[in-house]
Amino acid sequence: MYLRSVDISTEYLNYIVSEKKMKCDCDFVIRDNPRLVAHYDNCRLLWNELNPGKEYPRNNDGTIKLLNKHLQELKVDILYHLGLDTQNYDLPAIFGDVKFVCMGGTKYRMRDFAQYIAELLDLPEKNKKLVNLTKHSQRYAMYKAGPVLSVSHGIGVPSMTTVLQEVIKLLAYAKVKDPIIFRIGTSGGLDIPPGSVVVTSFGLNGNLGKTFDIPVLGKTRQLPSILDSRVCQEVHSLSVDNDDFGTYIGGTMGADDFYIGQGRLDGPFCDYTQTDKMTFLNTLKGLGVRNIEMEANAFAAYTRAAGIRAGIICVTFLNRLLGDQVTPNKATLKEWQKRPMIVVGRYIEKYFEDRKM
Ligand SMILES: O=P(O)(O)O[C@@H]1C[C@H](O)[C@@H](CO)O1
Ligand SMILES: O=c1cc[nH]c(=O)[nH]1
Repeated sequence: MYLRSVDISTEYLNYIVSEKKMKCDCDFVIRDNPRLVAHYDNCRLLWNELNPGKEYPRNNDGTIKLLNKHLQELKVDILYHLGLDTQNYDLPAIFGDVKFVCMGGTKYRMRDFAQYIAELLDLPEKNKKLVNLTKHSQRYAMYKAGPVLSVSHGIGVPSMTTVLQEVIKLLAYAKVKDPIIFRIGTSGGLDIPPGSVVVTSFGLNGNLGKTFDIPVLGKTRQLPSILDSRVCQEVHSLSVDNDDFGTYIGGTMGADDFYIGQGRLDGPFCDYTQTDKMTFLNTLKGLGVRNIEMEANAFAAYTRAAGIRAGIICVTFLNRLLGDQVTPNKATLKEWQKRPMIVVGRYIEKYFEDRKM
């Protein structure tokens, strides 16, 4: 009997595989960590199930296989928005040790996160001024703290997917093995206290579909917004009882707009009523959605298309059932933005601690 490793917890998987001597569907378990203590990758079986007939975008050593054959015709690949390329930079030497990529809207948050990780993991970077590695492009910011890359993606799907796709190519060119990508963001919550953290279990678009819909050559394609359920559960399991905030699992709607796209009443345009808004938000709630932001469905879809495990962890700035305006003061919002960093930091710290044992 083969186990569906994606559906069960790490602890249970460890127990079953080691004690019951069962075979696991996930070949990464064996290769990546013979002691079966830490984290595993998207399994080939699941990939084949979800993508019948589609090549698995991963090499046997865990490096990313870019399935776009046109790339092979390029002498040099210019990662324009990252300000990097495959000719002038030794990408494996600079980025080959990366294990985690964390992305979020603002440059300041992502610099703070890199600094936080440097201190948490006691890295040499903790005493250095972090350098923005994309400074030639002036679009985004990317900082490296040891095995963690911290990258800003701006607001909304087009901005996020542009840099995410270059990050995926960067990881492939740098020969990074089995990376995990997180988005650490902010959002509006649904019926949970402001300041709560939501670990996304699925992405939803503005039409309530679990897909990211993108027109390609004049026709809309629908990419499933699926995230790695193990990453989600493991991140959630690391929330601790004495945190002064709650951490919830739930769906996340990625809206294409902050105002009418999120059912707000306080934008410059609005032709619907408070009742219409509440009906919509309650429908979302009924579908298991816990929060609304502007990237989740596309982030889930593109990381999955690349065969990369990913998670989305956002703090909520308000309860959308009670209002639309973001009213907490700057200091509170800054403090709350640290919460996804703390939660993801625990995951990253545990990953490396498990490997020291
Ligand atoms: O990661 P951030 O804080 O940018 O995420 C949300 C979604 C949009 O990007 C933005 C809207 O205020 O915040
Ligand atoms: O309501 C909110 C708050 C932050 N970010 C969003 O996209 N929506």
